[in-house]
Amino acid sequence: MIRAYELTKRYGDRTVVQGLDFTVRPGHVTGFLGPNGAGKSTTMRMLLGLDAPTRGRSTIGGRDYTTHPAPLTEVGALLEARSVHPGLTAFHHLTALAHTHRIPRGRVEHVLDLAGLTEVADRRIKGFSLGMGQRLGIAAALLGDPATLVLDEPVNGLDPEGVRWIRGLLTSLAAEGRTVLVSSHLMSEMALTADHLVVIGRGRLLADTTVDALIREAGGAWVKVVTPRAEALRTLLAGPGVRTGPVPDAGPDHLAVHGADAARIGRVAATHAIPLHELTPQTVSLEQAFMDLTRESVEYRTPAPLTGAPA
Ligand SMILES: Nc1ncnc2c1ncn2[C@@H]1O[C@H](COP(=O)(O)OP(=O)(O)OP(=O)(O)O)[C@@H](O)[C@H]1O
Repeated sequence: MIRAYELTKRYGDRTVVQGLDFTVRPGHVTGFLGPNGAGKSTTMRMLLGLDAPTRGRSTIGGRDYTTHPAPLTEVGALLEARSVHPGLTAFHHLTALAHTHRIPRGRVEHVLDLAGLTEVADRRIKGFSLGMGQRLGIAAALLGDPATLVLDEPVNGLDPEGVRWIRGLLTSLAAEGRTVLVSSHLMSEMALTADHLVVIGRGRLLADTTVDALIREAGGAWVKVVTPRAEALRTLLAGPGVRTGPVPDAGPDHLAVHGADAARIGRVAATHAIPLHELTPQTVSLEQAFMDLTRESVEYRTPAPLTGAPA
């Protein structure tokens, strides 16, 4: 289990992580999300003792990371900036790591295999692609068979097969009872991989919740209905827990219905001979829920696309 207590980091007069309190439980993949510059990497570095908090503290497995006698066998980490000797081969890099942490040599072959690197194990790391480098970083994180994994953007640079591999790997590591904290900007991927989420913005905690709850709070499931008798259907559906309204940027024949599923809407329409041109269940994506939650916390915003030719 990872615990952060009032974790705070100041650089000069800028507070980049502010009073973060959260718990990452074993047996789940926890997604660590936030817009660019939100403080995710800084927080991860503090969890791993690579940056000292200005205030607050954190524990992994009940103790300060730096007090673990053999950290690699407790916590496997992948951070954005890796210090890997480019002249070494993947095999020698992992063997050296294993040696300094008294990890059996057999683990090197095992993690090379797990990361799909067996065939390139004798190549120098300097010739590795971004994706191969990521795989090597993940192999190193798994080397000590740790109970906790802290991975910063592990899918960065991976091809679709690699992304799918990471998804399966993280899910199975959590199913084995390990604690898995993973940061990512790929919301569609997080929706498939994570069950718990810690979301931060401008260094502050915005949500500590499940993927399902975040999506539900953002509007959850609704049904798009298109009918020439929208007003009549709206009146018939009215009742406790049912909310109907217009569909943004659509005509008056479109209805957005919350609180009644497609089957119920279809039954009401059929009973009253109301023709339906469309009846489509919709869900808010994790991406949309994330954008809604972090709207006020985005520091680096993309300008609106230019429209029309310059004068
Ligand atoms: N060593 C440092 N000195 C000064 N400021 C820093 C330092 N490291 C990070 N920062 C600042 O802290 C803020 C948070 O950075 P951090 O890298 O933790 O964010 P992040 O959420 O990981 O961002 P991204 O999603 O872009 O990787 C940024 O504004 C960054 O410029």
